[in-house]
Amino acid sequence: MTFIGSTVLGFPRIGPDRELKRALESYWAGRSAEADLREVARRLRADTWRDLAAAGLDSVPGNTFSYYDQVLDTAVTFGAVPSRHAELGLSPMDTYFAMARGTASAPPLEMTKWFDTNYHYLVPEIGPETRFALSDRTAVEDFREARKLGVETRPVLIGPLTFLLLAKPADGAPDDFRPIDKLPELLDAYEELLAELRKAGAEWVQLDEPALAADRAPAELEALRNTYRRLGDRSDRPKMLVAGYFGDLGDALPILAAAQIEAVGVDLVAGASAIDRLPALSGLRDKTLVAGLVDGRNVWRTDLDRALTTAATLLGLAGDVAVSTSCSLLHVPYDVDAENDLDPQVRQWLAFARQKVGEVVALGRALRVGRESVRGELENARAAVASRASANRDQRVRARVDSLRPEHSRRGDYRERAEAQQKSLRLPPLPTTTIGSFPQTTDVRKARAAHRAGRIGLAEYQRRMRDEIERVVRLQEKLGLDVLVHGEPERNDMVQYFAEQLAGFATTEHGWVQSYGSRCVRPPILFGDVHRPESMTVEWARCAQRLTDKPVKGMLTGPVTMLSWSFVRDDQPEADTARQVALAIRDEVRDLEAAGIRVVQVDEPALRELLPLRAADRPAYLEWAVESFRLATSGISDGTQIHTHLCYSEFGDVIDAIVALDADVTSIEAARSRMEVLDDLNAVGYARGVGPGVYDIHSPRVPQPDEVADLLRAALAAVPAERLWVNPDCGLKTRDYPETEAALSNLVAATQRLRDGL
Ligand SMILES: Nc1nc2c(c(=O)[nH]1)N[C@@H](CNc1ccc(C(=O)N[C@@H](CCC(=O)N[C@@H](CCC(=O)N[C@@H](CCC(=O)O)C(=O)O)C(=O)O)C(=O)O)cc1)CN2
Ligand code: MET
Ligand SMILES: [Zn+2]
Repeated sequence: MTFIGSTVLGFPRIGPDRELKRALESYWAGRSAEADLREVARRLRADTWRDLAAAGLDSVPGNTFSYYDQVLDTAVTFGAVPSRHAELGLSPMDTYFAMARGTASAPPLEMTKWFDTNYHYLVPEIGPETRFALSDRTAVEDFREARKLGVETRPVLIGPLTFLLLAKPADGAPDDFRPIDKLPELLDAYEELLAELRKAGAEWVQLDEPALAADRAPAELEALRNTYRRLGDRSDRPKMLVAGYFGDLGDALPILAAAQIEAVGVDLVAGASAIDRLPALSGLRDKTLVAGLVDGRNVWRTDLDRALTTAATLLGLAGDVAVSTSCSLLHVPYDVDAENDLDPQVRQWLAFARQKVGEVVALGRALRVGRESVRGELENARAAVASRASANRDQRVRARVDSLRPEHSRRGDYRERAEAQQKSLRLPPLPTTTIGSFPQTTDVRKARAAHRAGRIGLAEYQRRMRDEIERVVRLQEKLGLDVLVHGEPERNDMVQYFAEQLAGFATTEHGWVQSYGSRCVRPPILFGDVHRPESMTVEWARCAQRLTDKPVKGMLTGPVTMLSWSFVRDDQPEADTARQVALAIRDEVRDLEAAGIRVVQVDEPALRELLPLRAADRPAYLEWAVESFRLATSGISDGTQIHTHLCYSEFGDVIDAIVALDADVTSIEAARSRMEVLDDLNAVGYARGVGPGVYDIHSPRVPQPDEVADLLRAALAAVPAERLWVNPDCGLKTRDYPETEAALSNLVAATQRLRDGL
């Protein structure tokens, strides 16, 4: 008889009210002690274990807490601390934060996207000299702490293969060195940790291997086989659940099914295509299949009938079956019930982390005891699914999309555009600009909070924002920048701000999701057909442009990024949704042009993030991504200059798409890669304006004029001065004013020096 259980692969950790964010920022600012921070963390862990156990999960994940990032935790656990951080001589906690955030003398680890999500992890640096050793026992202590509270957890660790595949070679490593070369040594340390967990009483552990959802070379698959053969052979270890998620595990699936492990976790939402291959995997018969049937990445209530039908087909295939989430719930907010202002109809369609735990438990019970036992849950889910399916059609939007023709996504010849733009803008060589946001001061945030709470009226709020815009414009004039911005003070977030004004989107009050460290976002919910009831940014842009003779750059977020950083309807192809969003932005671009704005930037920082993990799926994505950007940015005169901005990624895989966007100017993160992206752009014949970021805004460090000048010289070797722009890497909203002013002043000084030499 198959045993049927329920579990989730992970849970949010920032706290239902962002308690961890506040505790971290207070500790960093020196306003509280390490013990205070630890106490907040301990309470958050205890609350999570208690809630998950009380909800009725058969297995509760443990070690899902992190002070900053789970990949960083893994590096510290196994002793992969770069010497520049170890040598600071700080406490363990402060060494950890030095790796995450850097210090004046030691830059942090690089930060990049966690697969195709908006979560960012810290990239471990592994070199030939890295000595792996079990150096931190947080995972064991976490298990003991839960047990003391009466909850037996299943500690979650990043799998060794994924850890090394996400790492990068340390500076100075030989060219042919790859972190994965160190797998055998790392496995020694994993074996030690597994043995300690077993000794502490852990029956199970979970090893996460999401790297298996991407294309993997034969040698990597061989490494997978060897990894779990070695770990599997040990008798002094807990039972192992190896979970692959974010897609179909492809060739890795049969390897896991045959491995000497006790459970395999599969993502049957993003990797639903794997279902047909499960029956052929005889290795599953003596294992537990952890079936990821509840979407851990999106917020729609699960179609429980459909999930049960799928689950029923799994029962004969494996020894035991556990119903689970497709991945960790880290990527969704805590609780729909915390929302007071959601439209009741939309709210009925939603499940956040707590509700998803309930769904998993209900599915497990339905399978084990019978559908009757959860009749109410099934009926509610059915009603929600039916209600969502019948709502959300706006015929006007659909007719407009249907009427689109290829010429709606095409602008005139670039050379003519460039000429018309130069005539209107009269920019010097090496024009300087910024990426849009200026520091979001406490005053600005407080004004917004006060306005939301009704303590100040709309007129007063707008007055404060206009004052802030004036301050930012004057500052830019003083600094001598060429293309100005209004600074985005009125925006809580570059996606949420637009979602709040577009029909078809809902936004939340408490729906925070961790983006990195203490930084969170409230991803909007794109539930219906999208259109723009009225202009969104024109008044602010006009207000800024009135203050100055220099061109002010209008600032919008592109369709791909709007989708990527929202929870998006799953009842139609993303391409269709993107087209609707693109039309709304297109209307805004035209209105900005009509208001006298001559430069419009349409940000697409998530262009690379949404790129499918498997190469075979990429062309289709890139086609709709590029087409929707072009749809948003065509339909204006040649003389209006379109900028785009890309950041947070390696761009090698999307370089052709960047060219195809047909923007007049592309600003792109490059400071950390020493301008390499320029060679990539040259290689594919990109011959438009380009602004490789000349300093890293993610660090409080102020770049010196010499450094900036060096980078610009490197850039000028690849790009002629007529096409080269000078700008920071990204927006300045997370920075302070003193460092921002200093950095921009150095940026302008360095530019002037190079101009003089032209
Ligand atoms: N959506 C999105 N994804 C992104 C980025 C981005 O900008 N947006 N950038 C990249 C990096 N990710 C980032 C994610 C978040 C933040 C960030 O700064 N987030 C802020 C919150 C931004 C926000 O929504 N602010 C609101 C709400 C602010 C707030 O917390 N208010 C207080 C009260 C006000 C106060 O006294 O401060 C409250 O509600 O409790 C506002 O300004 O209105 C934070 O965590 O601190 C930065 C980068 C990639 N992904
Ligand atoms: N215009 C936006 C800003 O400056 C672009 C940010 S990309 C994450 O904040
Ligand atoms: Zn950016």
